[in-house]
Amino acid sequence: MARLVVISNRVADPRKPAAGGLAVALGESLQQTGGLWFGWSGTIVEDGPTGEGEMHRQQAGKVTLATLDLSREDHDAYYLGYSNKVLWPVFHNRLDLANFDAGFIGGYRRVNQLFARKLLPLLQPDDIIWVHDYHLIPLAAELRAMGCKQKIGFFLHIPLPPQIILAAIPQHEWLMRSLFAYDVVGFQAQQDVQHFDRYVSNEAHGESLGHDRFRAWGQTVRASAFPIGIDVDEFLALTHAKEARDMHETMKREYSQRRLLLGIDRLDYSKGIPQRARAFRELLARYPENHRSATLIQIASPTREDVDAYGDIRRELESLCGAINGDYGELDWMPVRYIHRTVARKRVPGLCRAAAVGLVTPLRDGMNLVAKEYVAAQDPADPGVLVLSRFAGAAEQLKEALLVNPYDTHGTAETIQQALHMPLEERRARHQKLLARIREQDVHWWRRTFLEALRDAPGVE
Ligand SMILES: O=P(O)(O)OC[C@H]1O[C@H](O[C@H]2O[C@H](CO)[C@@H](O)[C@H](O)[C@H]2O)[C@H](O)[C@@H](O)[C@@H]1O
Ligand SMILES: O=c1ccn([C@@H]2O[C@H](COP(=O)(O)OP(=O)(O)O)[C@@H](O)[C@H]2O)c(=O)[nH]1
Repeated sequence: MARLVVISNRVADPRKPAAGGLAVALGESLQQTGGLWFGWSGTIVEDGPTGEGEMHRQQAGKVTLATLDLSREDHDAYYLGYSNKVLWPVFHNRLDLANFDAGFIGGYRRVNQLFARKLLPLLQPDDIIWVHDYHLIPLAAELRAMGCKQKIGFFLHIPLPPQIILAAIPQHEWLMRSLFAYDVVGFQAQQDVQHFDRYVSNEAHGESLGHDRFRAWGQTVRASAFPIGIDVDEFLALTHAKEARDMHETMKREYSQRRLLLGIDRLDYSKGIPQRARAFRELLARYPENHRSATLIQIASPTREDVDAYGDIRRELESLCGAINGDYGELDWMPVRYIHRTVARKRVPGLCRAAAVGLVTPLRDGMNLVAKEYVAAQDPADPGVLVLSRFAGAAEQLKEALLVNPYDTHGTAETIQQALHMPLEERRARHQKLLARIREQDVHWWRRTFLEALRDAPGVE
């Protein structure tokens, strides 16, 4: 069988826990198949030359990890700059937070060329290559320019915005054209495919050929939705492991008189955490019966702290949580428990199981794996209720969650109240359907269907 070569900015030892959906999902996929995982080492070399980078190799079970250091200049322009100050905000519909500094694109191209140059000698003729996410959009074009003939697939973990928003990026045409160097392009949701379709016809003057095939700039690519899933069995095993059971017991004891609401996110402006806190404050204001009872535990895992917008969101959230606790807190009850730390993955299931309501309310999100993990962790006999933003990719699949518009504070507060009062029968019925869908389209299904599509692709001459 052909070897799988995965390339992503973030690489993690698949045998160890990782925060961030991409690292978790790729680790789980590669552990099944074995193969090569190539990407950034996470190390920044302060005074190293640009466009170089020492390579590290490590064997992690069946997976070979090959990672590159980045110079400070490359890291700042490619990762902090173009990836996280241009592509991330624009792809999440936040033009107001984008910084189109002309200096970033050079670093982005340089690192993509560096990745291609360093990867090429590691490739074998019948490898199947799978590139991940917005950091590496032009990688296939760079590899093709160096003579790479293997099949190359691309998966975008974040949403593709509508054509009119995408067009704000000065290099949008170059980026979209780069996607046509792949054999298969995967998106999280049907809506992303629709946005791709509209861009191809209206902006690139290309056409849809049917059966998810698109033609533009003289090239043809398959673009389909492959919603990413979780490893349900692995997550259930974690849920029933000692750490999770201990965690669940501790939480139940500590909060025996309370109803727990839970949010677990990276502290990212796309996750809608301040909006969620405002909805919770509205719940307390409108329904005083929740005083001394409803408690919001918000885990906000630190992320991309060198990007200004992330410092701003932290200050906003901390002042909001302080105000809610100041206004509503009692000596024996604090309404918000805000934790600015990453919670170890093995503790996530126990936390989820103890919460009567899971709050997953991003303003925009590619998928959101926490939504799926919350459902998987529930006790089927007495499950909690998932309140899910209609703007998360997961909402296309998880129709039996209570869907909300996170910008609508009042509506979200009313939905949380509904969740807190949902009868057991309805909770069970919704949970059963949600769990069945999460099982059906799990992380193995995601990997299998994407790689089948890639193997079936015609390939380059
Ligand atoms: O690598 P970081 O900059 O620390 O960020 C962590 C990851 O965030 C994003 O995750 C996305 O992928 C998830 C799995 O498909 C998806 O559920 C979620 O909606 C996305 O936001 C990012 O896309 C990854 O590249 C980062 O590694
Ligand atoms: O403190 C934390 C925060 C998040 N996660 C995990 O990180 C992943 C987050 O993935 P998601 O798709 O929800 O969002 P992303 O952070 O990738 O945008 C999930 O598996 C979470 O359980 C974790 O283990 N500890």
